[in-house]
Amino acid sequence: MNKIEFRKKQHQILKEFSLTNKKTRQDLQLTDKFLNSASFKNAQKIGITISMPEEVNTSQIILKMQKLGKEVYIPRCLPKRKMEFTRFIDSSQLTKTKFGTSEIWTSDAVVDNNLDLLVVPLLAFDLQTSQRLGFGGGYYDRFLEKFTGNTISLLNEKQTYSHAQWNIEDHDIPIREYILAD
Ligand SMILES: Nc1nc2c(c(=O)[nH]1)N(C=O)[C@@H](CNc1ccc(C(=O)N[C@@H](CCC(=O)O)C(=O)O)cc1)CN2
Ligand SMILES: Nc1ncnc2c1ncn2[C@@H]1O[C@H](COP(=O)(O)OP(=O)(O)OP(=O)(O)O)[C@@H](O)[C@H]1O
Repeated sequence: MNKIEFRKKQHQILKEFSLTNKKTRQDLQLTDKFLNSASFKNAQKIGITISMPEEVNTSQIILKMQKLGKEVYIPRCLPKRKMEFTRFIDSSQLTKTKFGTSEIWTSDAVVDNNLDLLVVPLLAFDLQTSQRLGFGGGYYDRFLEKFTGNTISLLNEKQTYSHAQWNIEDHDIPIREYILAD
């Protein structure tokens, strides 16, 4: 299947899954596993997204990271499908984009792309190649071209595929680590 077709189908699957208790259980489990991972413990500056309902819920992860004294950064989209990371302190900084994501555009926003670890969002993930399918902006593919830190994705059961059912392209960059929900 081509990416656009598969993305549409997958989006619907995740929307339905987001209404289930199983999704909530897996969010909690992924939160727990991530916070206990060596990759998290070894990182000080961490990039992560403010999740949308159909994505793995990142709210507890973010709160816990801050309690543990880690620096949290979230992405904001720039022209030409570029993306940069801004320091996240609390939700009063956030503005909603037309796409439904939350970004920081306050005048005192601190930009830093030199992060130790990126938690990379996705619609679907192929376990065989560690390739991800994103929302289709190509923002992470472009960012990861130059990124030298570690990358990790958190996967619930609906996002996990043993073989990619979409076509992988030359610009797609594999994610270094992943965490699975049981
Ligand atoms: N929670 C979360 N935040 C995230 C991402 C994500 O996957 N999840 N992103 C992961 O990449 C970036 C945003 N990704 C985007 C991907 C596609 C489009 C997009 O297709 N925009 C259309 C307009 C959409 C509309 O008007 O409704 C466009 O630009 O044509 C926008 C943002 C950064 N923030
Ligand atoms: N490194 C790149 N250089 C130039 N164009 C790119 C690059 N990466 C992706 N693109 C283009 O951006 C568009 C979206 O790419 P793709 O479908 O791979 O997005 P995605 O990985 O699902 O989204 P995202 O990374 O934002 O979550 C495509 O038209 C693709 O050709």
